[in-house]
Amino acid sequence: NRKHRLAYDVERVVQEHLTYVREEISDGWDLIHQEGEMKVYRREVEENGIVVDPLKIFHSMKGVTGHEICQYFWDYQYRMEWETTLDSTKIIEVLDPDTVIFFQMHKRVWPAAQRDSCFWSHIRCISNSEEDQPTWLVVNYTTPHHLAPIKSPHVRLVANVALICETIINEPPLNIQDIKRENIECKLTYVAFVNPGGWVPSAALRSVAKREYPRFLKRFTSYVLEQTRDKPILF
Ligand SMILES: CCCc1ccc(-c2ccc(S(=O)(=O)CCO)cc2)cc1[C@H]1C[C@H]1c1ccccn1
Repeated sequence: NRKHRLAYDVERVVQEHLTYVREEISDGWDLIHQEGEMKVYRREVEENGIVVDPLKIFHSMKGVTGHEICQYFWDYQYRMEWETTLDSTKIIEVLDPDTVIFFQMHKRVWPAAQRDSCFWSHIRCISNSEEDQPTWLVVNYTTPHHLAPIKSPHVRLVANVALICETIINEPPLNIQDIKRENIECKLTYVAFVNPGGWVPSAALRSVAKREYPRFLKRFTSYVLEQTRDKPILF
């Protein structure tokens, strides 16, 4: 299929995430929150006095596939159902069936100015050796766009976010159509490199991030479990 103008950027950023997702949690990452299967790690990084702490969250949940998790994360039509930190979201360009450009207004995080974001969002299935289930991923990566002008007093976020999911089938029955939701499990890694795009008090931003990321991932995964409960499994 014809490549679009951002195809190289998409390829480069996807490959970068695939390289780093396997990287073990080395020193320098602090476990800042643990809740059930969810483990939230953060590195404290500042660029010109602005907190740009990378976040890495590992989570696993039974009853859903990586494809389902990525589909609900990528597809804009569900976004306002699980995303409680947004005032609005809209697609401003479709680059190909798996790559769109979003413009989002984020809810104001007092005392910071209101943030908006414009990023391409790409969903992909990486089928590894045939016996395992494929890996599904979504990458959200900031990009400028003429339909998303930066207008004061809003501050443009710079975000590089990836959701990478593996699907595990426990005690696989003989034929795939007999698999039930209690036999499947999704192991996900969520990484977020977010630069707030302008100065925010370090302590305030760190406490908001520490509270908001686990909350948002918990809310998102619960939403997908509830939406897929009675639906046929999407592998
Ligand atoms: C002043 C900047 C605040 C702030 C703005 C935005 C985001 C953020 C951007 C993107 C994504 S996503 O996963 O790509 C889903 C797309 O909607 C999640 C979160 C994070 C923060 C930081 C504060 C943390 C936070 C985390 C989660 C939700 C809200 N806030």
